[in-house]
Amino acid sequence: MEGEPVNVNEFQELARQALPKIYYDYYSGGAEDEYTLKQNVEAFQGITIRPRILVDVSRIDLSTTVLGYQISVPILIAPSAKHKWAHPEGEVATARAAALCDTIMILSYRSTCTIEEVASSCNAVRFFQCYVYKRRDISANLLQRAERCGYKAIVLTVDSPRLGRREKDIKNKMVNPQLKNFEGLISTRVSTGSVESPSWKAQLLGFTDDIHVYVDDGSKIEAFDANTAFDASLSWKDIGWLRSITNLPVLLKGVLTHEDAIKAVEVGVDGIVVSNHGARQGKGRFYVGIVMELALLVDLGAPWMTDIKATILSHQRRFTIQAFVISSVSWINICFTPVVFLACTSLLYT
Ligand SMILES: Cc1cc2nc3c(=O)[nH]c(=O)nc-3n(C[C@H](O)[C@H](O)[C@H](O)COP(=O)(O)O)c2cc1C
Repeated sequence: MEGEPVNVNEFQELARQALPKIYYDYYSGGAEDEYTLKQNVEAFQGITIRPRILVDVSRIDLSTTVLGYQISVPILIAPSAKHKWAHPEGEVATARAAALCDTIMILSYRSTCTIEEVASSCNAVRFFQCYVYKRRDISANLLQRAERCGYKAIVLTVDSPRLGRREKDIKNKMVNPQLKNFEGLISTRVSTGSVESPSWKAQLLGFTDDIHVYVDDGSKIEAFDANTAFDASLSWKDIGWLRSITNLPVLLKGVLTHEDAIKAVEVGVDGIVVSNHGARQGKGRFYVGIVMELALLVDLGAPWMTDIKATILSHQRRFTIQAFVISSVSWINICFTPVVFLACTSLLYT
């Protein structure tokens, strides 16, 4: 690449060159044969703008509010795991970037910095993303710590009764490190093999001991989440349980149909994030389809939608698209620049 990178694709290429393959593949990969990932990118590229001319745009204001919090642009940082694999400061640096850009960071439960470290690192408005675990005390512990540390909402990811089958991770023999958020609660380290020294690139980036690459007979991330962590029996009734352990607003992440959007309204959540998890979970539909579906639902009121619309209105609620949620943080960290990687975005409705 000649000169300074000028667009997000070039930043991604720099990331590919800078990172050990195992980490780059983890960040950029999708589930199975990556067909959905390809579709995500194509659908995104297929979006065109219908420009109107001769409108005074000398002063534009992109600021908005999400759950009452004022942000400078309708873009949030999506929860993504293990930022220290991209930068030694990990999620703390991402939180600083969020504060600098005057937007909201959603911290992943799978972060390499703790809930507390991120909270004390800056004054960005933060939400906390979580799953419901088989051991409910673990979810309760994480959520209550987040609430104590001033996180402003819980984002419950609901598209992962088990982790997507990520073929690159399997080939790379990716395994889980001990995640600091879970210390004293449960071991997240999964490895049956011996420890290999980090590659020279990993050392150069200052990776710490606890994120070594393990030699193993296959990826164990999936096994850990399926057997130990995620509660695959999770259902709508459990939203009540969630409400009983936290006073924070609850957003559901991973909604992909209008039926589920309506259910979300019925159980009283505070917002939904329309997302197919960046194609990391399986063959989920791309969000453009669901956005159209929800737009119909709330705005156009097509005749066959009458009942559905009535349901929503009866709950005195309207969904409005509130923000894009972008999982670009790794690239920000690598490049030390507030440029974001726009290839996959979620939409937040409240
Ligand atoms: C490296 C990486 C790690 C991710 N980790 C999480 C996570 O821990 N929790 C979560 O809810 N989503 C996670 N995501 C998904 C993102 O939050 C986001 O949904 C996705 O990247 C954007 O795709 P979408 O437009 O389908 O939402 C991760 C995505 C990436 C790329």
